[in-house]
Amino acid sequence: MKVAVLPGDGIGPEVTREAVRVIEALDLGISLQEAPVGGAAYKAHGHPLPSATLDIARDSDGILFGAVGDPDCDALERHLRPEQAILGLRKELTLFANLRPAKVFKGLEDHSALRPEVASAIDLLIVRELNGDVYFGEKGFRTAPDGSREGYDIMSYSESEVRRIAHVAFRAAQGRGKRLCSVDKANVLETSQLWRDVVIETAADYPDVTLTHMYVDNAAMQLVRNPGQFDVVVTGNLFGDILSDQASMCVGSIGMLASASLGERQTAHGTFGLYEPIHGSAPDIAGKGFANPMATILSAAMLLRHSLGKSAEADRIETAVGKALEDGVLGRDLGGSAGTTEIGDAVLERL
Ligand SMILES: NC(=O)c1ccc[n+]([C@@H]2O[C@H](COP(=O)([O-])OP(=O)(O)OC[C@H]3O[C@@H](n4cnc5c(N)ncnc54)[C@H](O)[C@@H]3O)[C@@H](O)[C@H]2O)c1
Ligand SMILES: CC(C)[C@H](C(=O)O)[C@@H](O)C(=O)O
Ligand SMILES: [Mg+2]
Repeated sequence: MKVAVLPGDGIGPEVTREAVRVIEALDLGISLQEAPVGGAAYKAHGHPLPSATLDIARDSDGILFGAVGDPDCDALERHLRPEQAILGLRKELTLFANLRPAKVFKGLEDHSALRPEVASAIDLLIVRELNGDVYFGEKGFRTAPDGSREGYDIMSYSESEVRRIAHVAFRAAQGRGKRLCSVDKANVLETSQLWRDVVIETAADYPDVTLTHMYVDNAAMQLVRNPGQFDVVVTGNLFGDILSDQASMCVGSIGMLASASLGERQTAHGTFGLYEPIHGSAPDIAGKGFANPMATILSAAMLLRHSLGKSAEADRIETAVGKALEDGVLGRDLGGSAGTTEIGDAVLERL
């Protein structure tokens, strides 16, 4: 079993280190190969996703990814910016289905931005489409007829892109509470009207799943009002990006939410995929030693479950994280004082 480890920038290497310690402690004979990505790769090799890194990623059974993003690189031409590395990996490897689970661990209810009785009901899964939408449409700058500058990004979804993510979401709902909420903006956008039509067509294959639809502005409000109403949420790339950061604060912190990005390719061990916390490189706290590594450790658990066929070990990691939280091992993001390594140690002790 081969895992590519791409730590990236800012707190990426700090949180990835802890997840790697957890994987190594399980002693599963996994071979880990590290490669540069993001701003670190640009500075060392002149490109945020060097072809050698892409080859290592492609050749693995699964990828553990930290985060990319570096304020020093914000003025570079877009194709050289660190963020292009994660976008490139998702697109090049056809990782179109991003699973972002949000669940309140026992003991975290009092640390949510919501009231404990509202927060304690959260157990939802956001299925975010990852290969299309306004992210990958034609974009650029142009001059308007009056001579002023204009920026544009084309939003679109093809029928097949919507259908394949809808199938993933319906199947995920079948394995959970059998409720699927599709989030769009069909009252304004044609892209969303097609999304809604295709999701409704796909529903015919899943009569056991209850499908509802919600506009994204209402969904943002409902996530705060009553997040317990959601089981599986399926949505496009941009809406899913925004709603998942919001869901993280409902749970307690962005340092808690893990993710899996999957496609259709099967390896000898499971479904090939990329695993990363939903947060970024957090330049404001990088190098200070108090980034919360739990989201990355939980991403490693998802890697073991989906890509390496090691469900029992994935459960062990998730249980250990839960125990650490119950024992009050909280990072600063959750109002505690535990540092990055201390949190890693606490999870290892409870493994
Ligand atoms: N997949 C990715 O690699 C990814 C995701 C999001 C943002 N980014 C990039 O990261 C950079 C910073 O973006 P941003 O500030 O908007 O988002 P961010 O997620 O990096 O940080 C947002 C806030 O959350 C805090 N935070 C994030 N992760 C944390 C953790 N594990 N523990 C404690 N606190 C944490 C940060 O300190 C910051 O205050 C940008 O360059 C952005 O493009 C990358
Ligand atoms: C860094 C950026 C390209 C990325 C996204 O928008 O998908 C990030 O916000 C995420 O959530 O993984
Ligand atoms: Mg995001």
